[in-house]
Amino acid sequence: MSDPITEEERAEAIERGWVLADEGTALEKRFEFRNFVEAFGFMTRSALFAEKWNHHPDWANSYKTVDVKLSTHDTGGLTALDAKLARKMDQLAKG
Ligand SMILES: C[C@H](O)[C@H](O)[C@H]1CNC2=NC(N)=NC(=O)C2=N1
Repeated sequence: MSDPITEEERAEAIERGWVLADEGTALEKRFEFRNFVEAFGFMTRSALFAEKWNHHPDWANSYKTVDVKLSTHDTGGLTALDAKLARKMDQLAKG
């Protein structure tokens, strides 16, 4: 089971544009890309890490936008895995 997210990890995610949601039990962010193919490529690359880490985003894609929500369903809150996946998605979004 993953440790709860630390205050530092939470603050770093917020600094990178993530927003706390669901009374602080989730992180949300909207990623905008130049087109659908780039948006879907981001989702594809992110999915490989999500599967590798067995930690999956709740997300929605509309054309060149990907709305992402991260939370740890097993604990009903935010854990280190959410912070880790958020960092990875921010890296992958940079291309
Ligand atoms: C059985 C499986 O390992 C669990 O359901 C995993 C799958 N992916 C997951 N993803 C997320 N975001 N939270 C979880 O608690 C979680 N649990």
